Amino acid sequence: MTVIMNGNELSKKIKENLRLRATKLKEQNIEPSLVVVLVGEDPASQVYVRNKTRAAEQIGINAIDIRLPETTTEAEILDLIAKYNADETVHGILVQLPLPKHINEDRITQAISPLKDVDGFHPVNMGHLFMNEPLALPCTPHGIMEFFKEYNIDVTGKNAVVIGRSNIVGRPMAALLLNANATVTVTHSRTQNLKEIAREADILVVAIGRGEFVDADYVKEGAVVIDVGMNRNAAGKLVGDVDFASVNGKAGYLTPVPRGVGPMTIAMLMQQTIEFAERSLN
Ligand SMILES: Nc1nc(=O)c2c([nH]1)NC[C@@H]1CN(c3ccc(C(=O)N[C@@H](CCC(=O)O)C(=O)O)cc3)C=[N+]21
Repeated sequence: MTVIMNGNELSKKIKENLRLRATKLKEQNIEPSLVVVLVGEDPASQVYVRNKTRAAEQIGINAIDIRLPETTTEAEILDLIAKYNADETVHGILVQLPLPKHINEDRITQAISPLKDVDGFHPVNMGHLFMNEPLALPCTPHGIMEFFKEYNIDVTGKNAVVIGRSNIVGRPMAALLLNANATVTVTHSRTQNLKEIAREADILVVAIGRGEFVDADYVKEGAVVIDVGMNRNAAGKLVGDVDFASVNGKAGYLTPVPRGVGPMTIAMLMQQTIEFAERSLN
């Protein structure tokens, strides 16, 4: 029997709690505010950004939604970031990735003040995370740790295997699991014997960006399988990196796509915004 982890339900519960915290902040004359910058017309990015501004509205976070044309220059974005870094009424700044090719993503990420970096992507925040003294946590890995908490999954001493080594998911996920005392293996496109390594995992986090890549052959009976993928299959249907039908029944726990990790990412983004706003009180 596989427990399907419900990201819609858990994210809703978290957002209800955040709404109370937002109300308390407003009683103290702080309106939690998040700037979301979207450059270009990528349809998937538009959906994600809309989900973020909608969640902010539900909670009572002021979302400042900035849409810029594909032709926007790097200097224009850097100017905008500098403006909001200096604006005390703004607690969080997020620039949606990926950015158009003529813009250097690293320069943009590093321009955002680490104290307003709700994504946790700034090298200073990555460093704090790596040293187990985090200031801001990357939202997707953080949301996955919240799943473990909710379903009483103790990762201490467990074999955790992360498939994928991106800066936004794989690497910070490995750091969080290590900080929680798991034994962590990071695998990637050059890994030999991936299937054999994955089958040893008690906790398997899949973030490779290849639709329905991981089937039951990669999964140990009873393992916890977390699917970070967001892909469209040939029929245009949204699918994860895990072949859900194949793994369902073999895994002990499994996240679906949609309604798994995606909504948790957004909930953690909102939580980080509230936390930065609360910090502004001190
Ligand atoms: N600076 C930055 N921060 C991010 O956090 C960030 C980013 N850039 N770039 C892209 C990725 C991806 N991401 C998602 C967020 C929500 C869903 C989400 O809401 N998914 C829904 C379904 C959405 C749909 O229907 O397409 C679900 O899984 O149920 C998905 C993906 C945030 N990212």
